[in-house]
Amino acid sequence: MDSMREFANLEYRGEGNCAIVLASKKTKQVYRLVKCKATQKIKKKLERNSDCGLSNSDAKSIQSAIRAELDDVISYMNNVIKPLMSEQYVVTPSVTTIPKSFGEKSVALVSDARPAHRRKSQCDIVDPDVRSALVLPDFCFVYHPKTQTSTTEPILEQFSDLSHRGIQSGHVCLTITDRSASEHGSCCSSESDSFGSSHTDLSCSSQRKDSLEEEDDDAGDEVDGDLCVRNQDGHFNDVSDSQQCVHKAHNGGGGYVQPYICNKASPFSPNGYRKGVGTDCCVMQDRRVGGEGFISDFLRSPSMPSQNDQGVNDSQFTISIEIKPKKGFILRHPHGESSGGMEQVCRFCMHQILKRKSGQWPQTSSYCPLDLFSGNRQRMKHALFSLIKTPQNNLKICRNG
Ligand SMILES: O=P(O)(O)O[C@@H]1[C@@H](OP(=O)(O)O)[C@H](OP(=O)(O)O)[C@H](O)[C@H](OP(=O)(O)O)[C@H]1OP(=O)(O)O
Ligand SMILES: Nc1ncnc2c1ncn2[C@@H]1O[C@H](COP(=O)(O)OP(=O)(O)OP(=O)(O)O)[C@@H](O)[C@H]1O
Repeated sequence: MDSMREFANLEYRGEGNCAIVLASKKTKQVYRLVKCKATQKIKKKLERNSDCGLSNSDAKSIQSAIRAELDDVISYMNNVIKPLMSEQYVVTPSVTTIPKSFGEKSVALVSDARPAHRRKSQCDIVDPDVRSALVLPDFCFVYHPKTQTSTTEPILEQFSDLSHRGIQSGHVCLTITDRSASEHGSCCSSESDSFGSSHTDLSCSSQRKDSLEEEDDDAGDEVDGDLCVRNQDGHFNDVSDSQQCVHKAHNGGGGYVQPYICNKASPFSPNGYRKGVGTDCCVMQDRRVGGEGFISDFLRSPSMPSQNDQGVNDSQFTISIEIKPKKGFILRHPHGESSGGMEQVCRFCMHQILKRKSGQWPQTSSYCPLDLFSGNRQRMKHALFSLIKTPQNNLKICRNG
């Protein structure tokens, strides 16, 4: 690691409270770097145990505990997620040792791409003492096992023994990111298609039933076509075009949407999505959700070609779609006691009210994870439309990462 050029090859992919994820363009692998927030949690746990004489909380013990946490992620993928989702769709990450200051330096270089609220917070710093990171394929691209294992760049040589099993889905990479997505299936509403009786106002917007009917009348199966991107057929407009289009949709009476194409030319909102100014999603509003609609227009328009890193026109690109579905079940009171009418409300919908009040999001979303996991076509469509309308950090669409 003697040259900053190697760091410069890394691109920002995203982050949560515990990790920041950077991708190598060359190998199409990502590094999930541990943040201070994650270390602090582990430290607290060790301190509690140490008070009871169960463990040490010195620096060395903290480092081994972090390593153990990363190993737990792998074990969780292998022993819980793989049996649930099948081997075909799950990639096992590997843990690798990263060089000293790798995290700080590489994150500094992608700083502009990070949401503002993450850049300011001390908890969101990559922990400089942690020398382990998870390595995964970059799910913003379709996984090609042969190419990826053979093009390991010097900085990544140590990672070349990854055991890959990729998610391949033609031209669209779909990533679901939530460890707690759908453990118990649907229970927020009744089994019937009628919503009125089983949802409180809190759980979903009062227009929920109406909007479901509208979507169903209007949409047919078109949404499937809209979301299935064919590289040969369609081109995306460039960033400025997309923003103009969506502004038009917004002014035309559509719901809140603030799109960003997640690429180098237009990194995430400079204002950060938590302040209600933008989102870290690239979302093009569709006509069925209230604006003039542009997903299909984008895909069909003979737009300006984009350029790749070498400045060559790049008409072949990959669209990736990430959904963070959140918990698809309702937590019941352990003794079956009443929760003051909250039995029908899922955690996500309750948190929506809280997050709007606290200013984290400018409006509540009509998305409900129980719809997405309901198995009911109409409700599942409603969930997808709601994600498009109010993506927050639950939907992210990127072009070429
Ligand atoms: O509580 P929620 O629903 O806001 O979920 C938190 C997530 O918020 P978001 O999905 O952005 O709304 C939050 O996500 P972000 O890091 O903000 O992307 C974390 O996953 C958090 O877990 P932890 O406390 O860091 O272990 C999550 O907290 P827990 O679900 O672990 O309590
Ligand atoms: N393999 C991958 N390929 C491409 N992007 C990825 C990959 N893994 C993670 N990301 C991006 O990085 C983001 C943060 O990753 P991750 O969810 O692992 O972090 P986290 O801190 O654990 O998040 P949270 O606190 O929400 O649980 C993801 O939402 C996704 O956008």
